[in-house]
Amino acid sequence: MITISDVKKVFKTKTGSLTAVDKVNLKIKEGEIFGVIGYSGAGKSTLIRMLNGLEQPSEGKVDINGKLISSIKGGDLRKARQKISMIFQHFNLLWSRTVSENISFPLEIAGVPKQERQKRVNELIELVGLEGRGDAYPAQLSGGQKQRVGIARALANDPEVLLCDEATSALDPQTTDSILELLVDINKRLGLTIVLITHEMHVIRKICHRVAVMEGGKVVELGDVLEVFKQPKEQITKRFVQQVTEPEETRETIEQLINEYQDGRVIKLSFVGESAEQPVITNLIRSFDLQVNILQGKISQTQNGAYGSLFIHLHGKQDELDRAIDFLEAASVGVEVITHD
Ligand SMILES: Nc1ncnc2c1ncn2[C@@H]1O[C@H](COP(=O)(O)OP(=O)(O)OP(=O)(O)O)[C@@H](O)[C@H]1O
Repeated sequence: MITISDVKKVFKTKTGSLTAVDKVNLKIKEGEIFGVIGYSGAGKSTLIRMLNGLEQPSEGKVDINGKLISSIKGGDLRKARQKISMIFQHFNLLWSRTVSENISFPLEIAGVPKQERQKRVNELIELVGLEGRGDAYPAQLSGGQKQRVGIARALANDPEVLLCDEATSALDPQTTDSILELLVDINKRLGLTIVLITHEMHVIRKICHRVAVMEGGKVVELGDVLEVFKQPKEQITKRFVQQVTEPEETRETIEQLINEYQDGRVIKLSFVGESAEQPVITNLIRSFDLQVNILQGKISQTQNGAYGSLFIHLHGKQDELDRAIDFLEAASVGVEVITHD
């Protein structure tokens, strides 16, 4: 669907040249929600802008559905862009136009007759959950509603690809979740390929199937979201994964647990995919003569399955403890002994 081959982007600056994107190769599949994560300056915006021809690569090729976006120009590029839509962090709405008029705008540009436009606008308003707000102006809407207008407008011309540039970064956590759910819904209903860039691992966890991690213009890690959560390889990826799996307070809690539970063992269990859905704790309690205390836990869903961590305290005889740990390891659960008496 999307093939990015050896793409490099060099900007000329006053102080010399700056490589914003450095030899990136990616293949994005049809119907996939693909996330690109990186800190500020990693090259994410530049990369996504090359997917809709807003920026031309200095080297390499971008192919979307057989069209070489990296080299077409003028009318051909404008036509191709109708099939590659984008939503933005700050919505980029036309403030003097109503919701309906904003959504209608790309249809007007594409020359769609008025009656057809009206019908399509009504469908889109319903699709994004903005019924009854068609005559409102953007200034009268909440952030989440503004982004819903952005999404409806982006979908007006039945695109093949939706690019999302930090689409939820200006929204509060609850609104972020509702917009992310809308994107998943659209992806499923319309089979739309979605490419998003973000600096928040929460966004990747919640909706992406695969993720590329960018640093210094390069893709340093790439994989299925669940795999990356299970086994992040690069230091930067580990930091992103910790954003969602190990909040600040967890570290403090662990330190407290180590002080509190001097006897027995405190164990961190990591569950990924199928193991997160097995009754591991029930089996542990039934099979061993141990006291099992659940201390703290968090299980989260990704698009490809569940993952999470659970801290437990086991108390009992040494050999029973050893056998229990062997049992947990055999149950394909990640086991880390935090304290040992
Ligand atoms: N038009 C430009 N001219 C010169 N340098 C640029 C230009 N656009 C981006 N850069 C530089 O390229 C590098 C990558 O920027 P880019 O905006 O792609 O990163 P990013 O990961 O999207 O970060 P952010 O989230 O802060 O936008 C940065 O060092 C940036 O200053």
